[in-house]
Amino acid sequence: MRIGYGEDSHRLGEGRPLYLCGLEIPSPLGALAHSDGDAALHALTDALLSAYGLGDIGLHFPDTDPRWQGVRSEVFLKEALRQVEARGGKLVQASLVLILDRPKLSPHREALLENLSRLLGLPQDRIGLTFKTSEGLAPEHVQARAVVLLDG
Ligand SMILES: Nc1ccn([C@@H]2O[C@H](COP(=O)(O)O)[C@@H](O)[C@H]2O)c(=O)n1
Ligand SMILES: C[C@@]1(CO)OP(=O)(O)OP(=O)(O)OC[C@H]1O
Repeated sequence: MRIGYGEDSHRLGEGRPLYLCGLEIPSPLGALAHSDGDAALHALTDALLSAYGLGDIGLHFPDTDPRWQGVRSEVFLKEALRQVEARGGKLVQASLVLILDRPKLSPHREALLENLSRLLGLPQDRIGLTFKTSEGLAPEHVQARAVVLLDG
């Protein structure tokens, strides 16, 4: 068995979409980033890479590379899953905490879980999805924390 941990934060700004777990969430503010800024998928990508000591998302997908400008972050997650599986790893569980003061994410819980299940290839009861506010500590940011458990 292997475990991995990842996290990510992005500042929020106007004129940007808010992508989380591969879905666009209606919001007046979105993530400022080189890619689509999906902090949830970035944290999961780093968690998978960390389980096999493969560095981090920036090592594999530099934010100076024009290829990743505006890219949907499931591209990064799928590559991390491919690299883990190429080493005999099989994802068996994932837990994700999303930290965001606004908007409320609970209304989107079902859709977010369904998309995570599709992207990770896990049943929904193997995916923890928790929403928190920062209690005002980071009102202008979206943050994510991810833990993954793998066989192999
Ligand atoms: N963006 C968010 C943040 C939180 N929630 C829900 O609110 C509950 C309380 O959050 P605290 O950070 O104040 O403990 C949390 O358990 C979530 O159910 C949300 O829906 N969207
Ligand atoms: C994803 C990459 C590449 O576009 O850049 P950003 O979208 O800015 O996001 P970040 O969380 O800083 O991760 C680094 C890079 O891999």
